[in-house]
Amino acid sequence: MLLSAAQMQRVDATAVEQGINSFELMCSAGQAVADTAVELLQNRSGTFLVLAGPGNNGGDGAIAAQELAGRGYQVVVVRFLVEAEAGMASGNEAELRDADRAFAQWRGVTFAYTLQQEQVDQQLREMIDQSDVIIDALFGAGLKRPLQGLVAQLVEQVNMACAKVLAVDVPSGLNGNTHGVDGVCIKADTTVTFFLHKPAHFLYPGRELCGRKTLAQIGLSKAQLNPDWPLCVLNEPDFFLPALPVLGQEGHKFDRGHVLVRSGPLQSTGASRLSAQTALECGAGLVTLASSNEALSVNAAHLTAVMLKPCDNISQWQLILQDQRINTVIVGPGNGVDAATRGCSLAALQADKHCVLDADALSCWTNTSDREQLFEALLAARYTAILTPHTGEFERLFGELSDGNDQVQPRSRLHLACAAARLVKAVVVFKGADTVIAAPDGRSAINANAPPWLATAGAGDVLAGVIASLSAQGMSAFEAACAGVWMHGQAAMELGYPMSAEHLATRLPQVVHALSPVNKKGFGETELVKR
Ligand SMILES: NC(=O)C1=CN([C@@H]2O[C@H](COP(=O)(O)OP(=O)(O)OC[C@H]3O[C@@H](n4cnc5c(N)ncnc54)[C@H](OP(=O)(O)O)[C@@H]3O)[C@@H](O)[C@H]2O)[C@@H](O)CC1
Ligand SMILES: [K+]
Repeated sequence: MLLSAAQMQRVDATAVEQGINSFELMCSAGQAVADTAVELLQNRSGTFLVLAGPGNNGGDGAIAAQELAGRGYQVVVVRFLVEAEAGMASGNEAELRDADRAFAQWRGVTFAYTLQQEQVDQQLREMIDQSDVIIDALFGAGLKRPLQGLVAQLVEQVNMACAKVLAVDVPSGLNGNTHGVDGVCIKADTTVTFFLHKPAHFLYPGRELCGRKTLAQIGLSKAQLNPDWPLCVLNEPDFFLPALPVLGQEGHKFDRGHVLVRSGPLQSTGASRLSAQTALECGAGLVTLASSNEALSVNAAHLTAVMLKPCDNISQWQLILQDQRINTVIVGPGNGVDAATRGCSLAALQADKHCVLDADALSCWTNTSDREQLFEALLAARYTAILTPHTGEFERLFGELSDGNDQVQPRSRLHLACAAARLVKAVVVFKGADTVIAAPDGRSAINANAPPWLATAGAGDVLAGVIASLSAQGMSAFEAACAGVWMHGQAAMELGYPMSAEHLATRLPQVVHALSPVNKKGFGETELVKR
């Protein structure tokens, strides 16, 4: 599970209400920071510079400093205070008490600066240049506004320094609620965080700014989580494995679903074939490609196990949709941005099938009334549909969500995907290097296994195919989308660079195979009975 900065602060408060000592949490956090800092030095001797902010993030830094000094390392501590007279004058006494206690335990020298100071001076510059590891304990979950003045300059200096940088909780400047950076931010080599990761660690730009991520347990537990918080997870097999299709010994191909894919016209049939082929190879029992008569021979020349059905107009499409054995439909890949794609998308949504709308089925709603028609059909659909927009498609479809006056500004891809999913009651797979999968009930997952070479022509068609395949085999829309996105990334990782969508489609079955519980059951084994 992932927690926003605000949720993490709530966890902290709940822990205190439940009798957990907050200073002990800070001590555990500081020790974890020290452990990670030592790892960064790689068993060499060296100087640590702790840059400590005015809040508890700074307190973690002070504990780490004492721990490192106790282990014999040379440590320099710089504390940045809200005012010259330490934090106690700031009106944040309760917040600062632990940090002040942490500083009271620090036995070394503290160089104190006020945040109001204008410039990074020569002394500070030299301390940065002479350190081997800089511990960024400036701001964590309590960051409220862009960094300015002295700290902004400081961050720029740190980012230019040769020293390794260890960020405490989050790199300072990364906002744990908006998941974004407004202005400057520390670029860390390693980030150590506590209890649970935050979405900002896995969404861009945070994923890159964090460097390597380590998680430390400091004495918090699930007992401090609010069960009403919507689930947000890192998309990993542990999350979706229990939902993967299970085959019965006497299973029939129809038990594994029948996927219908709408083909593109004669000049653009490849995309839908990629989807269809992937759907079949990832385990769907049957796959049918509905193709115009004009494109039939081209499609036939490339397909073997995927079945073909002629379909020249909406009535023929509707007729095909009446086949009760077809349980899942893909509309969009290579289909064309036109009225026919709109009509076929609406018909699929109205046909009581699991629907994956991709590519042109997301771009064809060019005006407001078109979009309203789609949204109404999505809201009325019997099964939760799956939409797979990349950024351009998302903006065309849900543009107005980006300018909404939500409490959290600016809105991250996670917020946008969740808002869109709620709005249209569909699973939204907001594709990108940090794909977000959001369900209408508020659940969300951030995917982090996709390599950059996955951004290649046709990869989206393959993704639609694997998601539809899993959906056809009985997985719920959200879990099918999560599993499909992860498998897609894993197949690309296994192939390496360079890679084409065709390779991806042929690699995916191996990924499905490796994860599938059916391959661990030993069907077909003969049991030898000794007499
Ligand atoms: N949660 C847990 O379980 C545990 C959490 N722990 C640690 O606590 C950290 C959270 O601590 P925190 O809440 O005190 O916030 P923190 O990030 O130190 O900053 C607040 C201070 O910064 C100031 N300030 C903010 N923005 C600013 C800006 N742009 N420019 C200048 N100033 C700015 C703000 O001032 P204000 O805005 O109130 O005037 C306030 O003084 C968390 O990240 C983790 O490291 C662990 O110890 C143990 C368990
Ligand atoms: K930090």
